[in-house]
Amino acid sequence: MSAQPRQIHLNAFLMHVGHHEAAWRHPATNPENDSVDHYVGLAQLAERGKLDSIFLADGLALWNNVRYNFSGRFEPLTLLSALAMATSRIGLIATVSTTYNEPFHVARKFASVDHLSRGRAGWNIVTSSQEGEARNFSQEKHLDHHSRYQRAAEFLDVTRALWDSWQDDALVYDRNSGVYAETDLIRPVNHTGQHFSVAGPLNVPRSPQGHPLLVQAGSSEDGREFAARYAEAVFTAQQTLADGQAFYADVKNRAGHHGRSPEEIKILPGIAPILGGTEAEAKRREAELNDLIVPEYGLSQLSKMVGIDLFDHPLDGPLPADLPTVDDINGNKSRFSLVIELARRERLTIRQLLTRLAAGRGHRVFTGTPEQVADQLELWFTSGAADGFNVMPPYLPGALTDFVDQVVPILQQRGLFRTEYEGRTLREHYGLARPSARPVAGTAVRAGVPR
Ligand SMILES: Cc1cc2nc3c(=O)[nH]c(=O)nc-3n(C[C@H](O)[C@H](O)[C@H](O)COP(=O)(O)O)c2cc1C
Repeated sequence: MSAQPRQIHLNAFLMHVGHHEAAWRHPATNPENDSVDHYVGLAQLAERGKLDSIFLADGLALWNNVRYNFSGRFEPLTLLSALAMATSRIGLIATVSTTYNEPFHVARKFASVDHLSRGRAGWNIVTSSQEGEARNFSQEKHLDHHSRYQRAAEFLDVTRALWDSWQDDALVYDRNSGVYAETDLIRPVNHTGQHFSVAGPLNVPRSPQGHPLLVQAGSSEDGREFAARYAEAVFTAQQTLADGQAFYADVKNRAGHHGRSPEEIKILPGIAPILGGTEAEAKRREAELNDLIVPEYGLSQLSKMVGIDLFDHPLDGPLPADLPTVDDINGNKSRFSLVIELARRERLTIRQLLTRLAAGRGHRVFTGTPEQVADQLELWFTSGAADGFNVMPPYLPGALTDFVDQVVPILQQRGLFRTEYEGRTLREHYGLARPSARPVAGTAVRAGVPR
């Protein structure tokens, strides 16, 4: 019997009424519907398509120019808890920042969602990139880029130790002896480091997956190094196949330097699919959305990405020559590089660049028939650029419905995507092992407790 061919992994990145910045103005969407029912519908739709997971982004300040767009009202872990009750198989990934949280809180919340969902929780680990976020946490300035990743590394060391502070079989419920938990199997973590001092153990028993799936989405030098060390899935924006291949090879290679095998880390570039029955129809749909763009919105987003105010520059001219360099950027370094390279490679005016970024903010937009989109996914998957994709529907629910009903069946016919869920947990969907609870050195919790 031949082994099952390598399978594509698919995550649905859900954002209110879609990733296109003008989707809320399009008649196919209903922005007034920002209720839990809207998200339940989207999660169930993705589950009907047998997708590996859904994913919710998050920022800790008003991120964008809310006069022209606002992308949803819920804190992601709260919303995922509700979605856990409305779904049974699909993985549930939420963004949580390591810069403005404490490891104990985060370890506890993810262990709880993992219990609630019976093993379907995933954490998109971000370091936060906006100056405004600092000002909501009693700080005037954002920590610098490198220090944010250093803090993130220590944060992960602590959260992983907390999840491992309970062995799997610590709860014994021995009614005869009156012993509820075997305290030899629950250990403190006693961490003292540069950023955190945490005694532990966690106050939640070990969860179904042991650790939630660890996802990461920064692609700068520091971001890649962090991903290679900790991440099990990586979201990334890549414009060209060649860039996608280089990123894929680089992260897998770096993972090897940390003693990990390439299969232990799944690379998922973002794609914003705009589908039509014919290529012309898909292009018409894309044009309809782009015609609704408000340039002021795109300009404020682009100004943040490139690190200077672009409002005084002519829309029909190129980006100014005197832009900052990547070293000057303290926010999202990889997106800065991607946008500048895209504009220069294709000699785009600012107006053209705004249109190119409107649907996917720098993620690749695939516009075409379901076959053409499936061909592109297969090409990226088979030529060393992707283990799967972070699907970013430009308008919701329509573009996700089209993807599930039209692209997924083609991938299934080609033997590239599951027709049924085989596993129960998110780790199983991604083909990743459940980490064993490393026995923690140190004294069991009962020491010092009067008996
Ligand atoms: C698909 C994707 C989703 C992201 N979602 C978030 C998010 O929800 N919140 C956030 O603060 N950053 C988010 N980011 C940004 C990254 O986590 C990271 O902070 C950013 O890319 C800067 O890191 P870098 O300079 O290492 O690239 C996302 C990035 C990608 C590619």
